[in-house]
Amino acid sequence: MSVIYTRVALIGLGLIAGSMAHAMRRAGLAGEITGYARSADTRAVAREIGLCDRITDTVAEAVAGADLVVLCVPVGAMGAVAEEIAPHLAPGATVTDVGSVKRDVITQVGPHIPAGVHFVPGHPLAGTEHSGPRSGFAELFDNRYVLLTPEPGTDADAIARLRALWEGCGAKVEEMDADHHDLVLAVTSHTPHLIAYTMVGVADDLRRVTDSEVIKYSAAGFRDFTRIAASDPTMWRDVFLTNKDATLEILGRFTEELFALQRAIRTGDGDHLHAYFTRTRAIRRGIIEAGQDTDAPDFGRVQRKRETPAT
Ligand SMILES: NC(=O)C1=CN([C@@H]2O[C@H](COP(=O)(O)OP(=O)(O)OC[C@H]3O[C@@H](n4cnc5c(N)ncnc54)[C@H](O)[C@@H]3O)[C@@H](O)[C@H]2O)C=CC1
Ligand SMILES: O=C(O)C(=O)Cc1ccc(O)cc1
Repeated sequence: MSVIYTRVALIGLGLIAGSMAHAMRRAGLAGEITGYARSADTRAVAREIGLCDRITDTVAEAVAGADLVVLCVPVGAMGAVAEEIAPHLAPGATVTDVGSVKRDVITQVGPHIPAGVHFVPGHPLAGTEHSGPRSGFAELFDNRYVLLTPEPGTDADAIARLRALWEGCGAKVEEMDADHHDLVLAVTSHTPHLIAYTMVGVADDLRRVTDSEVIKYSAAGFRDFTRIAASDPTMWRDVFLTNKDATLEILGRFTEELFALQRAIRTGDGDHLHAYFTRTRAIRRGIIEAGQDTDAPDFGRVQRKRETPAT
């Protein structure tokens, strides 16, 4: 594959930036990759493992001359980082991000983008519970979706170029309206994460009663919850604070259904339970039969062994 951007600047050097660096190198998509992280420790690790061609001590040096700048920080930090880089952006450059929430990022970042610079928000639907500069790997985006959520009127060439970069990283790219993205992700990712956090919290309370049995005898479902609940607390705090409306909407529906199931159990309404579980089973089977589960996340297969605390 050929070079798509002469210089790509990665801001925030964690799982996603690291994986992008590896994937871009695998396919030779960037002439040079520069990187900046706020913490000196993270920059030191990134230098030690050769994550980028150049790790800079200031954000200004990282973005100078870059034709693509990728914001890879927690969603709540996007606006402040955009403000910091704005004076140093090259004319004609594209700024993108990888945040898990899109409308809030557009609201935070958009006003800081200078005239002549393109802003194309993005979100790779791929990740793990690991974080930090050592956690990235080249295969993370293989056969996974990346959703781009540009506002109407965004430069078509800038979008096409970013699309080509993600495809070169192994991903399938689709465009979507930012609000729709946030609602879809509230259903498929954000609320499920909250449920996992809650379930692990409940089990932790119970553990005080049953000693270590909860963990010792946990079957696959609960183990998956514990993996998800090990995800970065800063990242997920920001997701819920910035995708508030959509998450509350889905949580409201979730609790209504949960109460209905609770009532069915209490009243011994087996027909309700059976009908409900029959419906959900048909949904899963429909997904498999439609061949839509080929990229189902199986993070266990590709999990990284090295883990560093988020910085
Ligand atoms: N972890 C995952 O599974 C996925 C994460 N994302 C999104 O990607 C973004 C980055 O996530 P990860 O790479 O997982 O995080 P990470 O925790 O591995 O890395 C985040 C990086 O941002 C830096 N950082 C944190 N706060 C900062 C601030 N205020 N200013 C400047 N730098 C700051 C950290 O030092 C670190 O280098 C987030 O917006 C997240 O929502 C998207 C898809 C999947
Ligand atoms: O680890 C998991 O189960 C994930 O769900 C990964 C993930 C986390 C956040 C995203 O915005 C996208 C993907």
